[in-house]
Amino acid sequence: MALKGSAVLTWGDSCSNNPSRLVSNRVKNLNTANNFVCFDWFSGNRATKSVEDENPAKPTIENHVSKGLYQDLSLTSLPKPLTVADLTVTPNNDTKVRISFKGLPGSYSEEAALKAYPKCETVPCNEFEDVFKAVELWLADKAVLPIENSSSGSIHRNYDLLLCHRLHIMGEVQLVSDLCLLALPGIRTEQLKRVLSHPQALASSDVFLSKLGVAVENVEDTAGAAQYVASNGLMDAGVIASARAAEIYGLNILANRVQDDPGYITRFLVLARDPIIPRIDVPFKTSIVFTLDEGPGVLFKALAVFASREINLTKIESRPQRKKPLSALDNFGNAKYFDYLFYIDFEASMAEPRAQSALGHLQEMTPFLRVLGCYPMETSL
Ligand SMILES: O=C(O)C(=O)C[C@]1(C(=O)O)C=C[C@@H](O)C=C1
Repeated sequence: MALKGSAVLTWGDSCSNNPSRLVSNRVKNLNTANNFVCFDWFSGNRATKSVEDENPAKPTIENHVSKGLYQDLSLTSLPKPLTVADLTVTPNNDTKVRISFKGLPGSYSEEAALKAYPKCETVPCNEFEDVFKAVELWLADKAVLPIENSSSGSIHRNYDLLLCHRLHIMGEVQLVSDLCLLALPGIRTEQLKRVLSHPQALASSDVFLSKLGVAVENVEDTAGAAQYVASNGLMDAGVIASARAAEIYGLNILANRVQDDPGYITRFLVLARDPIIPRIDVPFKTSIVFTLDEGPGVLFKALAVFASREINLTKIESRPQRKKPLSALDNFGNAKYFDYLFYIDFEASMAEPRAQSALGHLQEMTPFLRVLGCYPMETSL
């Protein structure tokens, strides 16, 4: 099923970021010898079973032939053997995939999906939770999710959701969001009394909006603000949104590139049900999440596993463990410490021995470790 236009997917929201809820989601059918170490980590589960245990009925050529799959085939129509390149779907691949995103058509998240997959069919969703569920329920093939931006940093809600869902990061997209001031046709800037948009877009054009001297109103997404102003014929209201939103909702662009920082960038993750096979022929990044026991220098020691192998970290984020917020009670039952989850992105592929040994070393000191994804780095804007 695919949703078009302003139909938006929605489900009830329920989630906790407790790692103990995670169920093993070991990758199946990727049983080549050099993949194992890393793929066991995708589950975040310490108990390890062999891949063969999970794959009792492996497809074999004999099975296919006995089912007649290879009968009556001329040489030219024989299927080509799969290669790593076939299994690794990278952004910029033009296949018609369905991509879920939060917001209405014309939002920056949709623009990010179209940047990664120019011919994709986009699936608008109401909430971030729905963006994940659309992929989990096979309504979409992949999801695009904003994770951080250059003006206010991490989008914390999405870090939490990455952990309580079991999708894998398979790519990243960096988008320079050019923010525009839009209004109904015929309306001039001086007539505006208020401007509606996503809180992040409003915050990122603070200098411009302060000069205008208008009130600001938060809306769920930039394109939603454009649709609201257009469909209600609001003559006193402007919108901060994309040029594409202006076109879709019939608004005029009163000012272009109104963001305070001309190089304002949002980084999005591309998520899928299965991980991609890590490679070494292009630069790869790996994202992980782990917990640490309490003690002096534990984070220092955890980070040293990367430093000692010359692995560059590009991001570190900590989030409270909501289901287990406090640890180390003293004799009077007073909690002494907050418990945290640490999210790290590092510049190495899980196909590299140095990344595998770093994670092996880290695993020795962590009660919980999960690989969220290993994916090609976006190297251009
Ligand atoms: O509202 C949108 O258009 C979005 O795609 C969301 C979002 C965000 O979550 O930060 C993405 C980029 C823009 O800078 C503003 C908002």
